[in-house]
Amino acid sequence: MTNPPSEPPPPTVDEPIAADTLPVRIAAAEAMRRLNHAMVAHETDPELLQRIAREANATAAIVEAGARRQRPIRQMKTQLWQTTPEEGQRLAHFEECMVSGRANPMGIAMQPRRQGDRIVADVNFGAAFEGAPKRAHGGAVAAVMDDIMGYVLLLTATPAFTGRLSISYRAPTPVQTDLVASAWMDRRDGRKVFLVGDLRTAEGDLIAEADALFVAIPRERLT
Ligand SMILES: CCCCCCCCCCCC(=O)SCCNC(=O)CCNC(=O)[C@H](O)C(C)(C)COP(=O)(O)OP(=O)(O)OC[C@H]1O[C@@H](n2cnc3c(N)ncnc32)[C@H](O)[C@@H]1OP(=O)(O)O
Repeated sequence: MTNPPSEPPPPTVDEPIAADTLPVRIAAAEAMRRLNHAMVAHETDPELLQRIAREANATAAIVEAGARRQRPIRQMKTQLWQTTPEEGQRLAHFEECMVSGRANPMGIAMQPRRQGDRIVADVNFGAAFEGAPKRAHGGAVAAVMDDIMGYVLLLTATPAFTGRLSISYRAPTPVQTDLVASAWMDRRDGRKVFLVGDLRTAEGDLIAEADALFVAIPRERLT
């Protein structure tokens, strides 16, 4: 008796989201983020919650039957570091990023752009990101600062991993409020890249400060 032929591995797609698919992926992710925050922030009939569970599970089963997608690492190793972002350009290291990806259905969806030597991002923590009462979760704030610092690396085409990240929480981070995060390079010492940043209200009041050490890596280490 011979073994049955093994199943071929599912096809994987190692590419950024195709341009013609991106708008619909973003629209679907936006709708799901809206629903997530709405469920946390509003009373909901049990019947409606049951319907949400039923329909979400049925939809998930259809999506899970599709070809597997893989992070677009090939693109991260190449194109991401080839061009310096232009002034004001909306940036995305990959659209599924949990902090700044527009196509991540459970992300923060921060919107970073270049402003001179800095990266500046509009951030609004939805209701589902609440930690202490009426305050965004401190870990969510740290994620925003980590991610925005990652964009500063694009300005010098320096792939690097976070080695150390320190946050000083100076004031409560309000949820459902427009905020502004910024980050820039402080100095560099060989592979060690020291970055700083802050999170402020739209009026400019300080909420949190961040400083970090990123350690530069060769692109081949992005796997
Ligand atoms: C690319 C994004 C794509 C694009 C995608 C962007 C995503 C968003 C951006 C967020 C970025 C992340 O969250 S990155 C994910 C979170 N971070 C990680 O997973 C990193 C895990 N840690 C590691 O992989 C490693 O420990 C590294 C890469 C940090 C360092 O390892 P290494 O390459 O072997 O380097 P090593 O020789 O140890 O260290 C080099 C120098 O840095 C110092 N150093 C190393 N680590 C530390 C540390 N934690 N605290 C202090 N100093 C440190 C050493 O003392 C040494 O100094 P000296 O002796 O030379 O003086």
